Amino acid sequence: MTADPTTDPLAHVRDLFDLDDDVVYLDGNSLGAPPKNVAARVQEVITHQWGRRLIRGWSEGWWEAPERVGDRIGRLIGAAPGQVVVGDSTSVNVFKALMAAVRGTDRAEIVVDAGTFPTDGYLARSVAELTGLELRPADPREPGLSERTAVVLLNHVDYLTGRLLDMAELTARAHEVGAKVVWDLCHSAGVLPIELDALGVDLAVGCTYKFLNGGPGSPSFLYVPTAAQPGFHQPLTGWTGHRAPFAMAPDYVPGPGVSRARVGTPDILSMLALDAALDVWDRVELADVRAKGLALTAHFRALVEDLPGVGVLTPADEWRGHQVSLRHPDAEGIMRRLVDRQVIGDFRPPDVLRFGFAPLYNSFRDAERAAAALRQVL
Ligand SMILES: Cc1ncc(COP(=O)(O)O)c(C=O)c1O
Ligand SMILES: Nc1c(O)cccc1C(=O)C[C@H](N)C(=O)O
Repeated sequence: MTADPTTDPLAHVRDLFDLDDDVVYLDGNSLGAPPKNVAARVQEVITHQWGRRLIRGWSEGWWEAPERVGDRIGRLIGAAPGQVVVGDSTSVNVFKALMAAVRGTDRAEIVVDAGTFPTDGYLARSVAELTGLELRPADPREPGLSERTAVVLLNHVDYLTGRLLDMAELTARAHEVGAKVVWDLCHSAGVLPIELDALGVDLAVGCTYKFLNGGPGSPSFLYVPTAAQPGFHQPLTGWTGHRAPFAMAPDYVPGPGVSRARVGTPDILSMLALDAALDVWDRVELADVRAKGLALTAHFRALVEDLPGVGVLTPADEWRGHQVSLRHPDAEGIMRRLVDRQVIGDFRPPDVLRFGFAPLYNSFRDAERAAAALRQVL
């Protein structure tokens, strides 16, 4: 795909989003923009489902929403039905996944990407402390896995640089030494082609408030493949993961299938806002989304890479997600001035400017307006 908007097969999709035309929003990798249908759906859920049906709502679709919405996300990440459940935060799901992955292991170490988004690193450390395993931060491309490794936690796309890891190769490398792999898909779900089933991935987690546009704090998802489900024993044995939650039995027996990854009462308002947001994906091809993400980021990069004092952190080749990260000693001040000019990206310490490109609603014109503003500010 070129930067010519007339050849952009997704140009019309922007109309499905509630965005101000004078704002260039390049932070959808942190908080996605609202699809227009979400407000009406949430209103309907409050007024008609909650308001009129009251407690009956639970038996009229709410209870099964975590698995039903999970299946919709499964279609975007190469997971057949019955393997994805939505609920809790990504942080909580990282904890559940890692604890389940190391349970009963006779291996010695957990490996984590040394530059990971902090919550993943903090939780990997907690799991190591709770289980007595060692935590070894490593270069994710050369993690040095061995027969000592119980599990490796990797980010598909790095939050800071936008670097994309080779999921096929790294999953195969973990499996060669008998280690498990947990993938964090926060920065790739919904915008990159992902084939969890085909690659035999052990477990995966991800956010829904970024490129999936579920709204602030929308619940996370957790993938547990069918074959691994009977052996998946997660530590947070809440009643909604029980085989018979309404039996109110004194002892915990995990539910069948992926439901055993549930913990407590699902957040229905957020869950159904996410459900509505996912409708957009029924109208687009993931291959077009990926192609546009690459084209948008290439276009922006070409416009800014020679600006004075700027270094580009994001890989120039196709091993990148849908953001361009720039390094500049005054990154924080520059981003503040860009936001004053209605160009919204974000700053990450110590010196990184991040510009996220959401192919569903960002245009090539957005890239040009952002680059022009950056040139002015510099
Ligand atoms: C890679 C990654 N993992 C996890 C999270 C966050 O997890 P939580 O939704 O629990 O705040 C983020 C962003 O906040 C992230 O970028
Ligand atoms: N989860 C966030 C939040 O609750 C507030 C502000 C930002 C975030 C983010 O998602 C940060 C994001 N994961 C990042 O890549 O930096």
